[in-house]
Amino acid sequence: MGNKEGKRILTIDQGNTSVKAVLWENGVPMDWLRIYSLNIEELLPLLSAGELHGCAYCSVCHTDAKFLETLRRLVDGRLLMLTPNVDLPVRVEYATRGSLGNDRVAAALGASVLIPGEAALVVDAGTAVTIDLVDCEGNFLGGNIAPGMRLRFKSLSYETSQLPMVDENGDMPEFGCDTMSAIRCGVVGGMVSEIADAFRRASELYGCSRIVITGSDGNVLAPLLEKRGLPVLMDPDLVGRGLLSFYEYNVSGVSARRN
Ligand SMILES: Nc1ncnc2c1ncn2[C@@H]1O[C@H](COP(=O)(O)OP(=O)(O)O)[C@@H](O)[C@H]1O
Ligand SMILES: CC(C)(COP(=O)(O)O)[C@@H](O)C(=O)NCCC(=O)O
Ligand SMILES: [K+]
Repeated sequence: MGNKEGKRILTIDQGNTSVKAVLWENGVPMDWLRIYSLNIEELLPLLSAGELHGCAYCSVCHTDAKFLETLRRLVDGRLLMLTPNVDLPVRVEYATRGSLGNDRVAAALGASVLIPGEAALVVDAGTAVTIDLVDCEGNFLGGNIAPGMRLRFKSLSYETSQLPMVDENGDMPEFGCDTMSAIRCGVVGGMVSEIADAFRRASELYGCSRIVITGSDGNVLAPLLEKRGLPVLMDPDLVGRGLLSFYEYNVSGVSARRN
């Protein structure tokens, strides 16, 4: 099946909180699901949309071998897993490639597809927030890991006697005026400042020209970063986009490789 004839590829990104599955057709996201456990039944809406060319998968948690075997059969063996040993079209500069989250690699690849030729600061605001450097050739240069938004709210409430569990929904003044807004602004405003400062340094040191942001909390952070005048590109499917590019690279390449 050629790309122009409607080639459908499923990408699955298994994070610590949720699984993001995207159905791509000719490089365009046609449908998606966010689910909290990975099984074939939950994926049926995407699996039953028509014949799949294949699937690309990455995970930062335990992987269910039985699930993967079933999925592999469904796509006639064309299941590619992004692991530390695969071929990539970019370099990964990290001293411990074996322990690097493959979602970070996929997000970096996604950014290099989204804004080719531009160095970027790639932010994935999920359970943890990762802030990574990608150079203008798409190479992964490293980055930082910090607690994600919910983790911050949770830790304040769990580790203190007086602080309630708060979330991002509500007033967001520059400085808090009651307990709820003080926590909300401390957590969310703190994350915005963290990313803004990392971007300032990444621009000075690595010529990064854009913040590419993804993850479930990306939609909260992106407008606030924009409000500070920063060049932000929000892509909820960034990791999937990277997985798709990894799939195309390996399957269309001369030395197609399966895992
Ligand atoms: N039902 C939910 N349970 C947990 N977190 C949620 C939920 N809905 C939204 N979130 C937000 O999603 C974030 C986790 O993002 P997600 O993209 O699912 O992470 P991961 O990629 O680590 O699985 C949390 O910080 C939280 O703010
Ligand atoms: C940093 C992460 C926990 C982020 O995962 P997520 O929040 O998306 O579930 C994950 O990329 C991971 O487990 N990384 C391993 C350590 C590393 O990247 O160096
Ligand atoms: K993340």
